[in-house]
Amino acid sequence: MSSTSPTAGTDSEPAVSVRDVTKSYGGRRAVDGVSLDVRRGEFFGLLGPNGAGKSTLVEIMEGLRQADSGEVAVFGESPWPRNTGLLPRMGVQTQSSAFFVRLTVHEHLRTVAALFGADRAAVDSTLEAVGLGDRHDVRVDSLSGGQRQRLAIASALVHGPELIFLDEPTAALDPAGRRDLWEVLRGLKARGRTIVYTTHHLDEAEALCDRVGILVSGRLVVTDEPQRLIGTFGSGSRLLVPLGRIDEERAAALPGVDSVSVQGGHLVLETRATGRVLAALDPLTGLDGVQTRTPSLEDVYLDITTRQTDAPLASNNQEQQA
Ligand SMILES: Nc1ncnc2c1ncn2[C@@H]1O[C@H](COP(=O)(O)OP(=O)(O)OP(=O)(O)O)[C@@H](O)[C@H]1O
Repeated sequence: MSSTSPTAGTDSEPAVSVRDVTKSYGGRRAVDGVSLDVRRGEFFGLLGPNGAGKSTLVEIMEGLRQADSGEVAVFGESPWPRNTGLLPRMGVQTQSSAFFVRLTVHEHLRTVAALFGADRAAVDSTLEAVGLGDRHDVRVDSLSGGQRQRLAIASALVHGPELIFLDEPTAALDPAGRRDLWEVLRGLKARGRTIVYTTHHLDEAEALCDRVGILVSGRLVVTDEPQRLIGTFGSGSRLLVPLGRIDEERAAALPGVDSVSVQGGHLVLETRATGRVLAALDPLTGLDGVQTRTPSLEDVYLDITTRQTDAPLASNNQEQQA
């Protein structure tokens, strides 16, 4: 990766500002009145179910799609119509990144780097960083899905952009590859880069993001720091009881149980009175194998997205109030 420094001088201005943006495809509204600021140096995660509008919103920020209405500014400038002045400052990995498939990995990245005037050292270090250091001479059309994804990420990073957009960058990576990429992303953040990324991995968003925004049916229903979201919406704890010990109806009737669901091999009892529920469970099922879990971002996300709410939720959501 090259070592372009983030531009100084206008640090108080957000890296990306989105105001009341809408976008429809035919009669279907994919993005519905979204307002949002991504601060400089921030690691921002856009979360939401399939079809919620994440990619559409990110592509509007990138200048790859035109919004129907609303305003977008990247470093204070409109990314649409195509703003070539912004291109060297942005790195973009999409879900359908294009490759020069007949070139080798190294030739491909050299070609991308040349478009931005990045040098050969940047090509080598970026391939090393994304775990393709030993794949220089492999043709792109011979790469596995996960290796292509790494190359797409390398193509977004090779010119050392200040603002990096990554659309589900870890989707095709194996567990070790995901963890390696986390370190690459943490390193970029430590060097002051701004990162906007989408993911369905909630553990990852919780571990990496300064703030997350949750989109549901095109609307940004909440924006906040992961730990604050958990604090605001994740009250109580969850008791995981192995399936078969007690039926759902009986568990729901126990004193102190707020709700019951089945997840994996467990009956999950939500409660704000853990001791009381454990005391009630003990004579019925015994406590062997019963686990207690405090809420995670995933719990909060599932709770928020399954409410199918139309109204913004009350949290530290300045954007919605702006
Ligand atoms: N080019 C397009 N033409 C028509 N409809 C589209 C187009 N792109 C997206 N859509 C629709 O817009 C909605 C939002 O899609 P989008 O890809 O932005 O969601 P997403 O949150 O990124 O989903 P995923 O998590 O599955 O990637 C969906 O209903 C989708 O079918």
